[in-house]
Amino acid sequence: MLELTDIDAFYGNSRALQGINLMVGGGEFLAVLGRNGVGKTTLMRSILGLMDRVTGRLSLDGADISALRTYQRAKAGIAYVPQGRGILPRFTVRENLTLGTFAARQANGIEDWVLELFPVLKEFLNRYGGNLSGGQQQQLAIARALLAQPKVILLDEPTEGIQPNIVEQIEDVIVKLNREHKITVILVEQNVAFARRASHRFALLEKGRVVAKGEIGELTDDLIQLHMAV
Ligand SMILES: Nc1ncnc2c1ncn2[C@@H]1O[C@H](COP(=O)(O)OP(=O)(O)OP(=O)(O)O)[C@@H](O)[C@H]1O
Repeated sequence: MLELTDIDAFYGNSRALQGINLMVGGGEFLAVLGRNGVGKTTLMRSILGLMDRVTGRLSLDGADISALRTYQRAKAGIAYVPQGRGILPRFTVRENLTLGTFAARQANGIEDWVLELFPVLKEFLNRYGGNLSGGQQQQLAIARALLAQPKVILLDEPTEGIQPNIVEQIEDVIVKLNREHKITVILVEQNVAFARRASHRFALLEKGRVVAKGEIGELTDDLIQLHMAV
């Protein structure tokens, strides 16, 4: 279980998150929603320990991880698929994947089950990351995160800017990770239809605060209109 208590996060003196309280149970799927610039990516970065300054408490399975460095949080079981994917273009697919294995608790190399989720990666193991399409790079970023053997995976707009024929494939894999592999998922998403299909619970952000949260069935069209319409 991942628990955020009274989290504030800062860029220099500017407070980007204020008083965030959220709980994500083991095996749960949480969608983090909101317009551009409300603090969704900052929230992911705070969980990972990538911000200048964060106050409040963050715990994973009861252990306080607020003081841990990013690589220690990765070892503790938190993986991140950033917006923009973060693929190393001059590294091959195999090398990008190997990077993920370094954060694993048990050294296991490039596990077969991960390649089976993404057959295209198996085919292109020796290709440069930079020569893959956007959708293939996204699959690589997810596979790399999975090789760290996470308990919790954070996905920041994983289908943004991806060809429609691959979007559905990626969405299905994300649902499968949660439902079959029991990985806890925190998904930042603008696509409400996918959030509704995939998640158990939601949190809506506005100006760095959680303004609504609950079971996904409680995410009404009125809430979406109020907090997501541009
Ligand atoms: N490196 C930075 N330095 C200073 N302020 C920043 C920085 N990155 C983001 N911010 C500010 O923090 C606030 C939250 O940004 P954040 O990127 O978390 O929003 P977001 O909801 O993820 O938006 P998007 O969907 O566009 O990624 C915004 O006001 C943004 O301008």
